[in-house]
Amino acid sequence: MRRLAKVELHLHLEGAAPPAFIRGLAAEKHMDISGIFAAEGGYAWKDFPHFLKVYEAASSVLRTPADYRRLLLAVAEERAADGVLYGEIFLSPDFCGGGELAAWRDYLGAMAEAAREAEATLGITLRGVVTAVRHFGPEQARRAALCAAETAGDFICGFGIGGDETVLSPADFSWGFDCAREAGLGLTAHAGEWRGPEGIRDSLAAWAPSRLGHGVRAIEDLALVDLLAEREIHLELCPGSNLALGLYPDIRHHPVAELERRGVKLSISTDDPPFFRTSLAKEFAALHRAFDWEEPQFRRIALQALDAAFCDPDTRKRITAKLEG
Ligand SMILES: O=c1[nH]cnc2c1ncn2[C@@H]1O[C@H](CO)[C@@H](O)[C@H]1O
Repeated sequence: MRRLAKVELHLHLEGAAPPAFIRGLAAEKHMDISGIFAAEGGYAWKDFPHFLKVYEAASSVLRTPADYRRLLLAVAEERAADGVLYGEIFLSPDFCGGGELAAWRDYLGAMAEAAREAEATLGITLRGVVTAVRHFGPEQARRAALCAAETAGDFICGFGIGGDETVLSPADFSWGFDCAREAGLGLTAHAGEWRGPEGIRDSLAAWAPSRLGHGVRAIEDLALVDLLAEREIHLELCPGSNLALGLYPDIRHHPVAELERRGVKLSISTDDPPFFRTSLAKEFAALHRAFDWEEPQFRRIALQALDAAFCDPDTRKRITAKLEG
């Protein structure tokens, strides 16, 4: 499974940070965040609200553009080893300069340079999707969107929102999506993970994104599943994340195969791999075991992911040729 060429659309940068990397950075800065680690060395959290707190505590050791450069290189190395040819990474101005534009430009410069370096040395192509954090509130989301709009270009190709989906309603965050759309960015939104079908319908109405992060709970309303299929709204599915967070008891109860069967466009990602003890190789192996998915299916999914990617057409063409080659 590691050898299969993969396209990953849903990955949070800090959420992909290897625990050893974060522990090392904390030691360099004499910061004590030992409480976020389990005895075996991985991240320790108990439920979704606690996961968000641990995520933020881990991110607190990342304080400079140089830290983010190192982080991006470490993550690129792991994603390349997992078989990723093309990946989009969620980047948050909230963590990179607090939503302040000049600071964001510095962080972004460091990350874009690291991505170029990773492409040259590892052959992995990475793009950034600026992501607002819903539980930080509408004002911070507005600042994140402005950062996205002002730096839209080759590397930053999308805007989205993650975090606690139960906070306020989509309409409270519409300004950011309008701003990002005007700047020509692709749009994606976390929905249908912690709220049911009505949360997805509200998000589609308020933001008109072409992709949804997760979106799995659409399965609770088959008319909505048909609507997603008909409008070709792409679902960035992360089965291992959903299982780790307790949405479904095991992969056989996960709606991924049913959504596929009903014609919904989708792809497979790891979300926050070390937090959820997963990798794409593990995700694919689980799908193979549970649903008999084989190589042709995984190839089809990689091409579907690329179709939904926010990169420029030349990059898409180049990666498609690599995938088909
Ligand atoms: O699985 C997830 N579901 C919802 N939000 C998430 C998940 N993983 C990370 N984040 C959110 O994304 C922000 C950074 O991009 C994190 O601050 C966290 O709130």
